[in-house]
Amino acid sequence: MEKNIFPPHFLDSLASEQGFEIQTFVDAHANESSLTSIRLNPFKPSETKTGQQVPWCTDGFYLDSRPSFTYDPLFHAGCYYVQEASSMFIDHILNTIRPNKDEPIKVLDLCAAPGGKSTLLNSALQNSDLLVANEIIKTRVPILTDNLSRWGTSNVIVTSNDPRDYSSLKNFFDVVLVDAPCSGSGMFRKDPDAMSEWSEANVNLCHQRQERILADIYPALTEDGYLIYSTCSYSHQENEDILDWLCTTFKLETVRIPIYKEWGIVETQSPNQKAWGYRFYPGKVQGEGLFAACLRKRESSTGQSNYKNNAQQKLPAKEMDQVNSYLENPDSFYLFKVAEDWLAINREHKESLNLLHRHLYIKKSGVRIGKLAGKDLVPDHELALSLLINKATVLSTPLNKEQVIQYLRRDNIDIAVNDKGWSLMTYEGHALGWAKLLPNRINNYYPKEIRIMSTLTSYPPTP
Ligand SMILES: C[S@@+](CC[C@H](N)C(=O)[O-])C[C@H]1O[C@@H](n2cnc3c(N)ncnc32)[C@H](O)[C@@H]1O
Repeated sequence: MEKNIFPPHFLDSLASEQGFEIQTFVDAHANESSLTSIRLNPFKPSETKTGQQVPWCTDGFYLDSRPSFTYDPLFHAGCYYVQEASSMFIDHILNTIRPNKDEPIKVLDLCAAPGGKSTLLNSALQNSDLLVANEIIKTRVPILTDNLSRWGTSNVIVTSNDPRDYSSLKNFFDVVLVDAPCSGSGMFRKDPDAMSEWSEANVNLCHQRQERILADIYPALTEDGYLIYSTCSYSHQENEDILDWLCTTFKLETVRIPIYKEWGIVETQSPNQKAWGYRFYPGKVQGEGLFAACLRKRESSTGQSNYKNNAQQKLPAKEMDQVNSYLENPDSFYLFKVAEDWLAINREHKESLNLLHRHLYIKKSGVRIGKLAGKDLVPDHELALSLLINKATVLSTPLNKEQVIQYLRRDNIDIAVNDKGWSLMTYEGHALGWAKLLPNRINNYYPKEIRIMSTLTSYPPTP
């Protein structure tokens, strides 16, 4: 790649950025293809093949080649997420600010779709912690909810709101991640098309939008809570300048994150407030471009949200028994209904859910269990992928790889079964979804919207 392949003024605009070395940067874009990395789901241990570990993330691994994820059953079962390695640094920040997990926390991922960092945050949390993942753009919400459902946990709420809607939730979240919309230069190697959209004017527009988002969300952060800020851009206007603005506008103090020299990450300081930031340059790190920083709030925002509970929903006991029969540990869940659907969330989060419900548009809360059709509970796809299902009592049909592909394509499945009723379709012990076993056929209930569409001409597929 030649220098002039980059957008006009782009390289010049980076010349004075801390740690930027033009030749290393240009060579990395010319000679190295972007790396493939995955992050394993700690709640769904599997036989997924991995290569070298990503140094700043325990569950992160580079792959030696890019396999066909579409045809890997373990991908669909939520055993791992395909994520760019630099992004996984958020895991290291979270471990630094929360070395032990004594007190439950509430975490907000404000700009969350498609859910890479939400699943990463979720991995580091326990059931007693709450994760709220928000995505303002409605059309991007389904991919976010799908990815979080695949992760399997029941301590997650997804909302679709403008950040300003959160300003009424004063002092609510212990950690807020703002992975801000940005000019995207850090992704040039992965997505060369992003180059055509880059301009200095757009960098400035992004800067303004980033300030607006941060100002809107600040009141929702609790006193002594942590704000993690990240972009996939190299421009100081979107990074160190934002840190300076945050520290002068709000009562926020910088948090220094320990890093090892051999990781290749560049530690920077904002020009005025000397706030610490962490820059990832391809060529120096094994990953794409990223900026990340962490700040701590040292005041309480004025005004209190009303934390009182909503009136209790009256629930039909017979239906409740049906629902409970699918759960491994029914007592640890708060069950509720939204229209005809039954849902379950960890008991600890009942009040938070009710509060969020009054302020925000909720798109997913906990795990959708299913709905009653006559006496039969029609189990939901979310339940199949969840960790709360009672695998000892629910039927399970193991499939081989070829049958999995038939199942994921929503085709007929070539398999003889003796059992009758709802059954999980599994691969190496991991559930992929539901099918109904009938005396002479199997009804495939894999959701239409996410079925594999491409045609396989041979099996196994060529990557
Ligand atoms: C960098 S992406 C987030 C990537 C995500 N955190 C992940 O790791 O998968 C930024 C997100 O911010 C959303 N966004 C765009 N404009 C926004 C705004 N004004 N306020 C909040 N979020 C916005 C975008 O739709 C996008 O999903």
